[in-house]
Amino acid sequence: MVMEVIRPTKTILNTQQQKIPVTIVTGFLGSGKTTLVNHILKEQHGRKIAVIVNEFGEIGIDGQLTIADDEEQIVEFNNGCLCCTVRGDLVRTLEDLTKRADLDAVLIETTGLADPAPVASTFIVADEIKSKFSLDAFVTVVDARNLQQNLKDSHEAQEQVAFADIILINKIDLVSDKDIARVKQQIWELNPIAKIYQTEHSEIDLSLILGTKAFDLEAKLEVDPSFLEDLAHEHDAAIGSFALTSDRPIDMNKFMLWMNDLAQEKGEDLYRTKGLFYAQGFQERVLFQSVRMLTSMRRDRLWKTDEPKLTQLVAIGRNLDREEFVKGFEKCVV
Ligand SMILES: Nc1nc2c(ncn2[C@@H]2O[C@H](COP(=O)(O)OP(=O)(O)OP(=O)(O)O)[C@@H](O)[C@H]2O)c(=O)[nH]1
Repeated sequence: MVMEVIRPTKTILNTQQQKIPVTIVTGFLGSGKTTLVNHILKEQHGRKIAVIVNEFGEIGIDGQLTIADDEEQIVEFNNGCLCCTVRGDLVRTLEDLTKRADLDAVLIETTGLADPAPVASTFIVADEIKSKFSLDAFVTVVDARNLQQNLKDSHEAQEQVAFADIILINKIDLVSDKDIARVKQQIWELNPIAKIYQTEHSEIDLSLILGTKAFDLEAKLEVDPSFLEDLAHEHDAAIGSFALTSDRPIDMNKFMLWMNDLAQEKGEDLYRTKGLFYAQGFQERVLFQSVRMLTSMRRDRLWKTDEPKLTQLVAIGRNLDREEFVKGFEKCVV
């Protein structure tokens, strides 16, 4: 049974020194990675899964949105990519995790701009890591509505599909059957061997994605014969991010009107925004998200009594005009 593969009993772990399985969740910006991680954590009652969350922006929003029953369970790396600048931090974190005897599995959520090959190489090349951890699978979440554009805009989006062992075609509620067939065709052209599933809100039977041992080194070397040597990775310099904060309340009506206009006008270049808001008239934090032209807003949890009320917004895109963004944002501050 798959559950047993994911969670060997403590006795087995201690006597046979089984390696800790690692699942890497990848996929372009806004495809549904955090949604998948939360789905896994919700379904995995009582199992100890350490979650490593890596974000491209300088402020970590995903870590705050990830459901975890204790804070120790989540390690966040912001403002750098696991595939390049913070790879050393990943190795150190994994070494720390090996000291935890109760760990059943590790889940890594990469940034939406991560090149998967250098992340994989950490588990194959580094002796300390490969003796304790085994790469179980690369699970790539694909945004059915935006795949075509994402593949056009980003080399990393192509690599994420090409390198996947398992692919979730997510957000099928937003597209037609004809669109799904087209998405499948685009995936097959890049990766004819990955297992493909269709999902809404990344909901999937966990036995299909965890403990599958789907990671296949030989197949990866066929896709990219030099991936174990070529560890330097450079991101497209035109793609950047910035963060805005405010400790004054925000008028969410004004903000939504502005963002809806901006998303329609600049959706080609403004790939992703997400923020937790100190919103005027709301008791709770308000979560705002946009993925290209689609925006959404919802109440999050109540502010904690000892927590400073603060808005944190991250924007990621190509050739973004920070000044223009700041001006628009300031008009929404009450
Ligand atoms: N309609 C629809 N929305 C979805 C679905 N899955 C996720 N979303 C929404 O898409 C947005 C992005 O989802 P996330 O899970 O944050 O995506 P992500 O890949 O973690 O995003 P980044 O970490 O920024 O790259 C959120 O507003 C989700 O609620 C889906 O199947 N259908």
